[in-house]
Amino acid sequence: MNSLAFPRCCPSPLTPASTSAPVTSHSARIKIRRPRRASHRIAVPKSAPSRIVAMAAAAPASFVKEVLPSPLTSASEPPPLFDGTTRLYVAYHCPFAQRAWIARNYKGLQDKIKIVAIDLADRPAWYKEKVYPENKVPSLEHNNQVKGESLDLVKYIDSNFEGPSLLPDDPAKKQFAEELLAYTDAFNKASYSSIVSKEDVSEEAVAALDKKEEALGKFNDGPFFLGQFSLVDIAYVPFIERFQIFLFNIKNFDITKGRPNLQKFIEEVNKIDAYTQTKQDPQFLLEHTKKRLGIA
Ligand SMILES: N[C@@H](CCC(=O)N[C@@H](CS)C(=O)NCC(=O)O)C(=O)O
Repeated sequence: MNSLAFPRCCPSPLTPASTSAPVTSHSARIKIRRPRRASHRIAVPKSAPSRIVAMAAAAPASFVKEVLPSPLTSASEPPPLFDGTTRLYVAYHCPFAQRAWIARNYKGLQDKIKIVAIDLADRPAWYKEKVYPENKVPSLEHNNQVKGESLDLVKYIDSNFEGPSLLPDDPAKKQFAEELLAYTDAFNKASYSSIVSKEDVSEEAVAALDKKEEALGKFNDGPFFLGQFSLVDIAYVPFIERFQIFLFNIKNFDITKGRPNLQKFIEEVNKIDAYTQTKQDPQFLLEHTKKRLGIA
């Protein structure tokens, strides 16, 4: 597979000096009135094109913001591994890790699953040696085992922890969920290949988006892929978020134009705190991806 077309995403230095906040528990979360940039996020420069900001969906007026830990680097000691603590290893900007992170948030497991952020650009050696030999994020340390693969983790978190179910009981919806999950890699590949191509947005990418538009219209009991919010939305939203930003800013292509279901999906998913807590600065995501893909 062409590494540009489907990037091994994201090594990046997300370790600004200000990221000194220690891991805090759910109970230590603070109430704020307006969305505030988390300490690990990189500030949008004043020169940021205003249209990037325009594409960022409105955040809810008031929510509780989780204080997140600084990413661990090659200089960091490992956490006390296999001490009974459940840990979700992430990189904050990684869309795959974001899936497991949203699932953890949506099920209300902030006190049960501790986030451990890894700096992929300056990865601690112990992560590969002692935690996850695949050396990727996300991974989940639970019951003396470490598991990986984001879609498997979303399902694992859903099945093995308390909280609202991420799958409906309806067999037709369950079957559709599997079809949609099987298609996530193809969707991501089509969209990424369009970003790196010198041509306009490819027919393949347009078809992939149209397929999502159609899928979103299948069940009419809500704006999400299975009607109500589910693990299918969790699988797609980190990528839809990025492609909206990237295609708009790199290709001047609005993925929601002529796609009312997708427009509504984006509006509604941005009302879900479990997701908005995980969003990164769009300007940072754009610049980071352009750099990785070698786009001027
Ligand atoms: N198929 C994996 C992909 C995970 C993945 O590629 N994560 C990236 C970060 S976004 C990573 O850890 N890259 C590090 C590397 O490949 O060395 C999943 O769904 O969890």
